[in-house]
Amino acid sequence: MTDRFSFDLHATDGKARSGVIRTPRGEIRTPAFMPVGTAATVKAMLPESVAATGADILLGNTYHLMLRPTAERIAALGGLHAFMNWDKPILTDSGGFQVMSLAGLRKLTEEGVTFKSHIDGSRHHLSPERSMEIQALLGSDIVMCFDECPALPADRDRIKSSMDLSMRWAQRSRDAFGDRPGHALFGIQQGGLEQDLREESANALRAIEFDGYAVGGLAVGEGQEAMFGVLDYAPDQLPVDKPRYLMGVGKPDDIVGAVKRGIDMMDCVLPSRSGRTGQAFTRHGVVNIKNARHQDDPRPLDEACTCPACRGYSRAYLHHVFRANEMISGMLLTWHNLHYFQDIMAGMRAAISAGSFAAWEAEFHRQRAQGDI
Ligand SMILES: CNc1nc2cc3c(=O)[nH]c(N)nc3c(CC[C@H]3O[C@@H](OC)[C@H](OC)[C@@H]3OC)c2[nH]1
Ligand SMILES: [Zn+2]
Repeated sequence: MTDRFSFDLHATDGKARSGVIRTPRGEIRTPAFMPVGTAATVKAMLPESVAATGADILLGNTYHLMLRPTAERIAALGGLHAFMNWDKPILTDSGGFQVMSLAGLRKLTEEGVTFKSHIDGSRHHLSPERSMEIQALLGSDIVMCFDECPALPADRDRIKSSMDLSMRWAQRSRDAFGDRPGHALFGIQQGGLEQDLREESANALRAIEFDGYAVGGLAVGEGQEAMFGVLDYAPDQLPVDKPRYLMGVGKPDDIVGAVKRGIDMMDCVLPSRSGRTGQAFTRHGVVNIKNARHQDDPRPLDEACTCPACRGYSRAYLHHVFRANEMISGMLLTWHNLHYFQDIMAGMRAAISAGSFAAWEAEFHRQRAQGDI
C-alpha cells in the first residue's frame, strides 16, 4: 500500500497506454472505466457487485450529495466511503456541470454560482472554494477542479471567455485544495473544439500543476466525429506522465476510440442508465431486451459473457422481467453492462501490454458488424 498518489505507465502501443494509478485506498488499472455512483450508489447495484464487475474506482458527485443528504452529514457519518460501503478509490466531480444541466435559477459570477435545488427549490452556492470543501468533507480520493463546461455549439468568444474563467477557477481550486497527501486534484481542460484554445488551457493547467488532467467540455452534443477530432490532439497537449481523464464518455466504440488516442480514464452513465431501460451492450452490438423477438429465446444475452445475467438467465427471462417491470430486470442488465464495459477495458489493457492493440481493435469492430443479435 502507499500513502501517496502516483501514476506509473507500463506500456504504450501507438498512442494507447496502459498503467496503474496508486492511491492509499487501492490501485486503479488503466485504461479504466469508472461507473457513475452519483447519489452515493451505482443504481441497482450493491458495492460488492460493482467490485465484482472489475471496477477499481467509482464516481460520486458534489452537486447531488451537497443537496442530499449534504456533505456535512456524510462527513459526520465517517465520509463517503464508509457511508456507501465502498472502500476502494472514489473520484468526485466538482458540481459545476450538474449545476448548469440540472439546477434552476442559476446566477453565475466570477465568484461562483448560486442556484436553486432541483429537488426542493432551496438556494445553494458553489465556488472553487466551496467545491473543494465539499469534496474534502466527502473524503474522495480524486477531486475535480470547479469549472464551467459550456454547452455546444457555442461561438468562439463564448468558449474563450468560459475557458478563461475555468482557468482562474482552476487556480482557486488548487489554492483551496491545499496539501493533502494521498489525495489528488485533477485539472480540467476546456476550449471546446478550438485547438488553440485547448492548447492555451493545457498550458494554463500545466503551470498550476495537477496530479491528473481531464479533457472536459466534450460529450456535450458535438458527436463522435468532432469529439475524436479533438482527441486527435488534446491528450498530447497534456503532461505525458499524468493520467488523462475524458469526462462523460461513452458508448463502447467511443471508449475504444478514446483509448486509441491516449486517454487513460473515462466515466459514463450509459451502461447503468441504459441497463435500467432494457438496453444491453454486447460484443455483437446492442440488444433491446424488451423487443418481442426475445420472448422465446433460450439463449443468454451474450454466450461469451461470464456475468450473472448471462450465466444464469435466458433472453426470454430477461424479456419477461422487463415486461413485468420486476426490480431484478434493472439489476441484471446493469450488472451485465458494467461487466461488459470492464471486459472491454481488460481486453484493451492486455492488448496494449502485448503490443497488439490494433488487432484487438479490429476484432472488436468485426464482432460488432455481425448483424442479428
Ligand atoms: C456526459 N457528458 C459529459 N461531458 C462532461 C464534461 C464535464 C466537464 O467539462 N467538467 C466537469 N466538471 N464535468 C463534466 C461532465 C460531468 C461528469 C459527471 O457527470 C455525472 O454523470 C452524469 C458523474 O458524476 C458522478 C460524472 O462525474 C465525473 C461531463 N459529462
Ligand atoms: Zn453478461
